[in-house]
Amino acid sequence: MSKPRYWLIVPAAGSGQRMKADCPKQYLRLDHQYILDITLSRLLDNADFSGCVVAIRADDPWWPETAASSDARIESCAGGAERADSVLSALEALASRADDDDWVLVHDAARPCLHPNDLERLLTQLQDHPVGGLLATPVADTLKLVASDSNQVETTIDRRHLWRALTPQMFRCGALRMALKAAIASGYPVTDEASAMEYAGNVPCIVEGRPDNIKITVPADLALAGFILSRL
Ligand SMILES: Nc1ccn([C@@H]2O[C@H](COP(=O)(O)OP(=O)(O)OP(=O)(O)O)[C@@H](O)[C@H]2O)c(=O)n1
Ligand SMILES: C[C@](O)(CO)[C@H](O)COP(=O)(O)O
Repeated sequence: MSKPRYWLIVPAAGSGQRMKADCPKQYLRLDHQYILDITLSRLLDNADFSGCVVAIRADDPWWPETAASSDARIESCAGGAERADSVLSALEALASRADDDDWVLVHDAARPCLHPNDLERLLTQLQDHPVGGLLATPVADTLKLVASDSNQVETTIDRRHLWRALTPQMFRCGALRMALKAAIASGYPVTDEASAMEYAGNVPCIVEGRPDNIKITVPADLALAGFILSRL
């Protein structure tokens, strides 16, 4: 039986509303490089993928200017309204080449600070896992549940068993495609691949990752990401 191959999906079809920039955040630059290009190089230069699909907006005018767009290892596909739709679209773009039992890693375009050691640990720890899993990091702050539409503390949440989900998240191509289809069709709120797999009844495995694998989301994250990258 042939060894499963590894595929990479990078959802990059978001509009970056919370960043409040004049372009989607994946097309902001750090050290003169598009964030999207930085993210892709941190993955493709540190692991052996059989192929990579980047989900971009159908009207994306920046993609042709990226280094990725002229990289033979990378193809683009049209993303969707939500992140889960973009990931499903990329999985469907892979379906003719990837076997159902092949592994697929899904990593946010907005997470350029992934450390190679975390990528290696995810691949190694999950290579024989029956389901797959995700990089995550323990919650380090005290968490407050706030009453809706107010700034009043309702209660303090016990954080001892709470983890922040990161990416990459790594699952079998066929299982993830089916889980995403079912979760999206049911209207279940899918904010990461693991939640779709859980919805389908699977138990993903947590692999501890570095807390500096940040998702660039709001303006303050940009300088922080630049500092982290300068020290990786
Ligand atoms: N319809 C969407 C929405 C998001 N993403 C991607 O999913 C990743 C994580 O999503 P998020 O940080 O929420 O990005 P945005 O949706 O762009 O941000 P915002 O919610 O602030 O608009 C990003 O790389 C983003 O490009 C995507 O491919 N397709
Ligand atoms: C996938 C993710 O980065 C894991 O924390 C997160 O769920 C993405 O959420 P977003 O609202 O699409 O940024």
